[in-house]
Amino acid sequence: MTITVTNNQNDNIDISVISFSGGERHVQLGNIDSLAATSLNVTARINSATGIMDLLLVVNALRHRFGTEVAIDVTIPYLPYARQDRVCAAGQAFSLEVFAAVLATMPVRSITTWDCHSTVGIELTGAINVMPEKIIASSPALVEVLTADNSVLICPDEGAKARCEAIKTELNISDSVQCYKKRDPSTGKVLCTEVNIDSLAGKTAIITDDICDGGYTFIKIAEQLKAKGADKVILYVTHGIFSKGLDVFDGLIDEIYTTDSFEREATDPRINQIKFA
Ligand SMILES: O=P(O)(O)OC[C@H]1O[C@@H](O)[C@H](O)[C@@H]1O
Repeated sequence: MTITVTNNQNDNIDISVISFSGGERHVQLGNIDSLAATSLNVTARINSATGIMDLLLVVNALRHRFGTEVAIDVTIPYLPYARQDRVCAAGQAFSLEVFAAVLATMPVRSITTWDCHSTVGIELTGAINVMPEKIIASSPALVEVLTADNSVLICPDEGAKARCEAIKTELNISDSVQCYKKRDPSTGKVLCTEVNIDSLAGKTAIITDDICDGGYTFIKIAEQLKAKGADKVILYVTHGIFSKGLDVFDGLIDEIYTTDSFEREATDPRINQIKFA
């Protein structure tokens, strides 16, 4: 988790966070005596429940220091719980509903997120959603790849259809392939993915989606893209969790583009990072 705060003159406000021995989090703002602000920007990269608490504490500390007149705008690049956007089975929580209620307690002017998993996250949180086509358009290298003559956009599943259509329109892409996930109706488990094209010989296939978690979705598609003769397979995901590492893509995905919505310890040569923050 990282939280950064800048004022309207782009000065950074130092933040230190510690845990007390009972498990409570504690936030201390630094260098505040010399800093004035008419507005404040908070960027919170959150990947844990602790990170959520830290954000709440930082906003509270800013309110106590700067008062209620100062507008606070919060960006949460990857919206936690956006994928838990419904009750999937009896006895489960509606996690996104809970998280949205927590966010609503923050006295802030706006919340912005990037390429939210579904519209439910936007509706429940009231966040401004930066659309994926805008993020892609900010990377000249990725635009060049997507708009090359031999490129074909691969839409990984029906859930990604609207996102892919918007990318096609924004970049004026005509060549695309729609894929379909086939699930076991009794368990919901993905059995295979149907890639509806006979040959991709000589093509660069670019899969675009919002999130890569373990990568199973993209591995299954890339296997078929390679089998259909694609010269190169490229993956663009706004949020790269990569929970199984990158070696799972060896021999299948040649290059990856993703944003800085997640912090990465080391830069892997396979990743082209789009600095969007
Ligand atoms: O297959 P992995 O990478 O685990 O999960 C990523 C998929 O799960 C969905 O939420 C995403 O939209 C994407 O289609």
